[in-house]
Amino acid sequence: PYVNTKEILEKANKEYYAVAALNINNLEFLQAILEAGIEKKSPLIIETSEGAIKYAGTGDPLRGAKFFVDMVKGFADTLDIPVSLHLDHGKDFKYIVSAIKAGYSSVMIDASDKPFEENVKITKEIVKIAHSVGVSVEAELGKLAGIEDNVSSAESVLVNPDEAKKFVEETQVDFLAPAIGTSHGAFKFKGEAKLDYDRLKQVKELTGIPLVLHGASSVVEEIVEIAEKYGADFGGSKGVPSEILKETVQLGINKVNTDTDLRMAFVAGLREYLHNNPKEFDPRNYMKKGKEYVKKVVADRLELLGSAGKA
Ligand SMILES: O=C(COP(=O)(O)O)NO
Ligand SMILES: [Ca+2]
Ligand code: NA
Ligand SMILES: [Zn+2]
Repeated sequence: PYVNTKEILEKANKEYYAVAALNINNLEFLQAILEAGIEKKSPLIIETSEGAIKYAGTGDPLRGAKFFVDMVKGFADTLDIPVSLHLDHGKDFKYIVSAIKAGYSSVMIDASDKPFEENVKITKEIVKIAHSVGVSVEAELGKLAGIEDNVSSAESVLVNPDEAKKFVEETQVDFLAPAIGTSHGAFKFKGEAKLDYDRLKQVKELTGIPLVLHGASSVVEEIVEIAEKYGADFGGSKGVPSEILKETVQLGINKVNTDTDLRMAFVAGLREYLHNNPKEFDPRNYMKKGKEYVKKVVADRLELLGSAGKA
């Protein structure tokens, strides 16, 4: 069924596992993700960036948001696993309100690039609107180092746990994304991968609410190999190792945002299929391999995060 993200994350918070939040821009990624969730009997959070809504709605926020609600709700209402739809990195009021109006389960208001007091003010406004119609809200504290879709924050500013406690009390936000050293994209670490577990532990103790890890893709070695075999250049790519991801779940992460791993899996399969099938031009065929690899990457992640069997 189509459910509220809060319902999925409250259960995960209580039972100390995490749920994958998987970014989509089209039908094919959704199909692959849902197949993995059905196979693993796992709850799923489907999420779209503002860019995905702009892309699907060819520039009209409400048309794009409705497209994703109709597609995700349409599938979810025929399935036994709980599925929610979340707006990732909401920054533009127009997109956030469109997502709420269209029927998204939850929205992220990302004002993490603003000073603390302003982040509180903006987040309170969104919480008031969203909660008035039963939509849950995610916010972010601290800055990720990578390029966040359309905003690049030069340095990564890690979360201040005392600020996090104050932020949650003042905003009543439902879930929080504390910056602990990850960044978006395929090039997360120059040297050894390292996250600030102490800050994460303190934020959990001080807030007790479901926590979100952004920039959580692992950059799967097998996928990189296949993609590069068929012409991709992913040199220097590095993600969050599985062991570190598992540790963050033990320390209280309950929503794990995953976009890059899905994109790399799809393009690896697409490159492989096209290389091996020069005569093919039916999109229902030439996207098969990409969907297969996305499904595999998602299925493995559901096991890793401990949400398999929790539907
Ligand atoms: O944080 C993410 C995704 O991060 P990745 O680039 O590591 O998949 N979306 O909000
Ligand atoms: Ca941010
Ligand atoms: Na998000
Ligand atoms: Zn993110």
